[in-house]
Amino acid sequence: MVSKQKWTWDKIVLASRNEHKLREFQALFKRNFGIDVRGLNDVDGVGNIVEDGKTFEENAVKKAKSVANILNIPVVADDSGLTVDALGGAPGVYSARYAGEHGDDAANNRKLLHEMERVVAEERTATFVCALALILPDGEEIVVRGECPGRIAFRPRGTNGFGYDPLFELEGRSVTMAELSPQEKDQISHRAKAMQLLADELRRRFEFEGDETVRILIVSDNHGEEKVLSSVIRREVADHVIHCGDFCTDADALPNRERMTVVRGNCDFEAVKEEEIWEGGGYRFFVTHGHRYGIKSSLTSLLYRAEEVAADIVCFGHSHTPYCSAHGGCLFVNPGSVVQPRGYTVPTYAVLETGDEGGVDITYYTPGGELVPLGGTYSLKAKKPE
Ligand SMILES: O=c1nc[nH]c2c1ncn2[C@H]1C[C@H](O)[C@@H](COP(=O)(O)OP(=O)(O)OP(=O)(O)O)O1
Ligand SMILES: [Mg+2]
Repeated sequence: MVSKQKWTWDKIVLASRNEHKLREFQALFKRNFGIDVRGLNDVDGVGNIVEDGKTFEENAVKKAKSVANILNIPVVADDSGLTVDALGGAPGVYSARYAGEHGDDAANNRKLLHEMERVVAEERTATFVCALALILPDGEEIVVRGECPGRIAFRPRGTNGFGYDPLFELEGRSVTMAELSPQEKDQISHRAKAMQLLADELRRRFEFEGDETVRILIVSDNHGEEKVLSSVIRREVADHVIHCGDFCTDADALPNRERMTVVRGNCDFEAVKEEEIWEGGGYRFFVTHGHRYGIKSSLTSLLYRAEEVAADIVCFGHSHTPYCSAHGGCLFVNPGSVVQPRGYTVPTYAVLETGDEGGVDITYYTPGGELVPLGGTYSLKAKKPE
C-alpha cells in the first residue's frame, strides 16, 4: 500500500451559517472520522460571502476558499439546492433566494408550489444537489457532488429537516424528506452521498487515528453482475477484498484486483485458484467457494479443512445464504450473494473489521448499503492455541 499522510486535525470548519447543515455535518463527520465540525458562528473575521457562481461547485469552492484563507485548518463548504425538471432546473443555485429574500424557506416553498400549480404528477421530478468543497491548509482542493432524486409534492408534509424538505418526495417512496428522522435523512440525502464521496477521497489520501483496524470486504456470487461488485467495492474502500467465487466475468475485469483475494467458483472458468490462504489484520484467512466441500448439506468437511490449513477465518460462498458462526475458535463467514439471495430475503455482503483485544466485527449490508441484522463480534485470538 502507498504510505498515506497522517490526518492531524481534530476539527474542521464548515464555511456556513446554516445551523441545519452544521448539524447534519456534525453527525456525518462524527460517524465517519470522529472529527468535530465548527460553523462560522464560532469563527471571527469572516464577512458575507457572495454566492455568484454559475454552478453549485463554483459556489462551494468560493465559500470554502474565503474561509480557508484566514484559517490554518481544513475548511469544508456546502452549496446545495433543488433542481426541478419542469422549471428548467430552477431554482438551482438560486434555491436560497428563490422568493427574493435569502433563506426564507416558507416563502421559497410557497413560490415553488405556485410555479408548479399546473404541473401534473408525472412531470414533477426534481433532484436535490449538494456540492462539497474541502480546502486543506496546503491549498489542495477536493470537490464532490451528491444527488438525491425525487418529486415535488402537491402540499408540504413533515416537520423535520429544513429548506425544501417538506415538498420533496423521495423517489419510489411516499414520504417527504421532512418526514424522515434526522438519522434516516443522514443515510440517504444528497448531503450524505456527497459526504460519503468526500470521506472515500479523504481515506484514500490520509490515515486517520484509529485506522490501525483493518477493514476487509467479503463478497461472493455476483454471477456476472460486474456493476454491483464495483459499486460495493467503491463504497467500502476496504483495505482488502475477499471474493469467494462465482464472479463469472473475465478475471482481468475484476475490480481492485491488486488488493483482492479471489477464488474460482463452480461457475467460473478463469485461471484463478480454487483455494487461497491470505494473511492480514493478524489473522489467517482460508478462502474457498465451498462446492468441493459440500457446504450446502453440511460444514463438516470444511471444518476439517480449516483445521488442516490452520485457518482463523474461513470465507466461503456457493449457497448464496449468509452465514456467520465460530466453530472451535475458527470463524466461518459466508457473505451471501450480492445479487441472488437464497434462504435470506435480501442480497448481502459482509465487512470484517479487526478490533482491539483480538476481536473481529462482522457486519452485513445489502448492495445498496443498508444494514442487515446478521453478524456480530467474535473473539478469536483468545481461543487460539499457542
Ligand atoms: O437538505 C436539504 N433539504 C432541503 N433544502 C435544502 C437542503 N439542502 C439545501 N437546501 C436548500 C435550502 C436553501 O434554499 C438552499 C441552500 O442554499 P445554500 O446557499 O447552499 O445554503 P445557505 O445559504 O443556507 O447556507 P450557506 O451558504 O451559509 O452554507 O438549498
Ligand atoms: Mg448560501
